[in-house]
Amino acid sequence: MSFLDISLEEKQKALAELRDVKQLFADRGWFAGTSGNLSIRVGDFTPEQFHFAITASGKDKSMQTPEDFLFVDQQGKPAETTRLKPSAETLIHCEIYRLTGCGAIFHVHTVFNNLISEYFWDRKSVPVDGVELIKAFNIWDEEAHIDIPIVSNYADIPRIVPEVTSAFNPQIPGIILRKHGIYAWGANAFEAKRHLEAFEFIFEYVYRWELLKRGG
Ligand SMILES: CSC[C@@H](O)[C@@H](O)C(=O)COP(=O)(O)O
Ligand SMILES: [Zn+2]
Repeated sequence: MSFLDISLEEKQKALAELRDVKQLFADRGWFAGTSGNLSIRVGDFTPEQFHFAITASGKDKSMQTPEDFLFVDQQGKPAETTRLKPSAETLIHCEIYRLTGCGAIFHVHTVFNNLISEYFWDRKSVPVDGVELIKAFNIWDEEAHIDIPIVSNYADIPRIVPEVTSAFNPQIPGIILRKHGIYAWGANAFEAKRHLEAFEFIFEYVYRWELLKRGG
């Protein structure tokens, strides 16, 4: 399906959803110093061809302007004429869409996701034991254990892509970049938001539990 075949209505719906999520996360202080990026996929999907709307690079994401988003293709190239630059991390979104066929990807930097990524860097994953909120990931087993993958954070974004490919676990809708932030995804914006919120809750819980165990 070419970009032109995707209805204007679907494109506008994606932009409206991105605007709402961006405002909500900004109000939570989740875009410190222009960090973070958001995307929503539009049109049909095959791993070889897809399109998505993504935040433009380097913007103050707490502001709403007419130049906040643009559409790109599966290679991260603009799908229409624009002077906007897609997020510097667009290739990570491309890889997550290619692997999952998901509908939305949200990336935020928070103090808890940074701290936890460094604390558990040696084991390359955050262990989570029996926390109720993993049900947000559709994991319903009693006292289930999960490991949330952590990958290296290189300045050269294309180097991060194969890390994401090899760390990807279809049961866990998120990957942490070391001392950087989390990528969370879902079938649509509602699910990606639910996953991101669950991850952030879990990171704070695990961090505080580790402190408590040490008498802090
Ligand atoms: C300004 S620090 C954050 C950036 O380096 C990057 O990690 C980030 O999340 C935002 O980049 P962007 O190109 O605006 O999508
Ligand atoms: Zn980032």
